Amino acid sequence: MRMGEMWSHVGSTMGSLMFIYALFKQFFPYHLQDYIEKHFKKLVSFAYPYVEITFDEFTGERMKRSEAYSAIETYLSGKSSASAKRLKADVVKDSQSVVLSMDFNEEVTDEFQGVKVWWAARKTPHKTQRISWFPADDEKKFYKLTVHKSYRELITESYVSHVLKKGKAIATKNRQRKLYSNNPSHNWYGYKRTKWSNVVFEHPATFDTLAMEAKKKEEIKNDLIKFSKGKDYYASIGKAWKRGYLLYGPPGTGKSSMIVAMANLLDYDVYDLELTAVKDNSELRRLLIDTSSKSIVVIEDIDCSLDLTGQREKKKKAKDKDDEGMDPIANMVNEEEKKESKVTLSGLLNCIDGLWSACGGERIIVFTTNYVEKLDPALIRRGRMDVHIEMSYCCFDAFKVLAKNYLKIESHPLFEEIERLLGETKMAPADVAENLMPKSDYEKEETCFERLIEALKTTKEEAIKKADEEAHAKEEKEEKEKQQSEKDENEKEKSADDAKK
Ligand SMILES: Nc1ncnc2c1ncn2[C@@H]1O[C@H](COP(=O)(O)OP(=O)(O)OP(=O)(O)O)[C@@H](O)[C@H]1O
Ligand SMILES: [Mg+2]
Repeated sequence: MRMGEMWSHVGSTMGSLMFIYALFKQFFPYHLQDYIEKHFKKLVSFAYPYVEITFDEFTGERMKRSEAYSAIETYLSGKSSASAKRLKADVVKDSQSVVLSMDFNEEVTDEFQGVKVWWAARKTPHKTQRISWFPADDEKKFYKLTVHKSYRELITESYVSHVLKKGKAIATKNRQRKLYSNNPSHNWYGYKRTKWSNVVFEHPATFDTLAMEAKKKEEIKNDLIKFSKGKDYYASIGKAWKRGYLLYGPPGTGKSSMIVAMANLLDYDVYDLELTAVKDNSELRRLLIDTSSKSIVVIEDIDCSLDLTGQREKKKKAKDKDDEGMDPIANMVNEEEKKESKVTLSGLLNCIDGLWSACGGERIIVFTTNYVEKLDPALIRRGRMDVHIEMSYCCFDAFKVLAKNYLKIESHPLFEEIERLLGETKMAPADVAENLMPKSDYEKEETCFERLIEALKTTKEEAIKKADEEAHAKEEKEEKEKQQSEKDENEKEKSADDAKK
């Protein structure tokens, strides 16, 4: 029998003795009860000179999974694979590596500054009998740490924080990053403690593959890295450790790709927040609180999400009018629909500034939009959206990145013409990339460049044609307005003359 197991048995025997003592306490003479209890406890603590600390899996009123439990689990996985006999296996990171952790009722020993400690994984049997795929609600899992009472201070003050820190560091290295979504259609399994559903986040876009002006790209990268290392700095200036980015620009200019590149650079999770699927402001708050640190919360096409709220209001008013005279059952259903409140701009702002700031650190929030001018200035003021990044049409710098990515080519005689054409016309990187992509295994890079040149020329011609048409339409409109005002003037004069007569 191992040391930990032995002491664990001794511990439980002592526990039973205390229980028996409590039962028989009433039979002792009243004036002796305190005296006996004091000495009995002394005896127990002399016979069992150890302290036990437990770490439950779920804590708090909201029964959140305890970060300490997860960190201990990860920390012990390294220790236990060498000594525990029964291990649980879990596959992480692209199914390439297996992480082993100790199974329940197993024990491992650890040493810290020459002091020996014992860890045991335990689970309480659940009281209710039921058949389910999911863990029973009353099943309690916990880790128990046992250490000699003379090292109590060292363990509570230094060892536990050492374990948590190490565990978190290992978890960050091993973890499979996730893409979370609040879209109800993705919540395919009913049992949930949170409204987010997740899938594994694997996307190859990085800052290296992102086509944009080299200087701007470097600035953004540096800003992100500075943020991720800025824990102490943010604490010293009294600001919540979060940063807002607004990405704006026409479709296909790489806004979504930039978010992926950010997540890949910092090794963060991504929370794709679909505002139109959020019922109301309090649900939005709950969702944001449920995000973990080291994450990017993304609200794509923010202008549409907020517009939609406006649209809904208008629709609702129209509906209210139509409802008059409807049958009672249809009216009841309708009343239910009307009760649904929606996310409002002020609710969103409150979440970003208020509670959002308070719930932990190391979070980035990104808004994207195609129409920055449509956004309410309150939403994008500095402090909320700290960095505004314009994703623009493809420039020559961006083209060179795409040529290198798609064709592995850094220079070519056709580059000069492409540079000139890119300067004269507007084409999104997505379209440039599509033209550069070889259509078969045998297609030469020259053909791809020629296709791009053709596409650029066509776009340029179309743009000129469109501009001509617009100018023509404007002239026609002005001419019509002029004719109309002349006609009005003549008619006025005529009626004045008639009146004189
Ligand atoms: N700057 C870029 N660098 C590299 N690839 C790009 C870039 N912009 C677009 N692409 C390519 O075009 C595709 C579409 O780009 P992306 O989804 O990032 O555009 P977007 O700006 O988010 O567009 P939208 O406004 O329509 O959401 C990407 O999958 C990517 O392959
Ligand atoms: Mg996008």
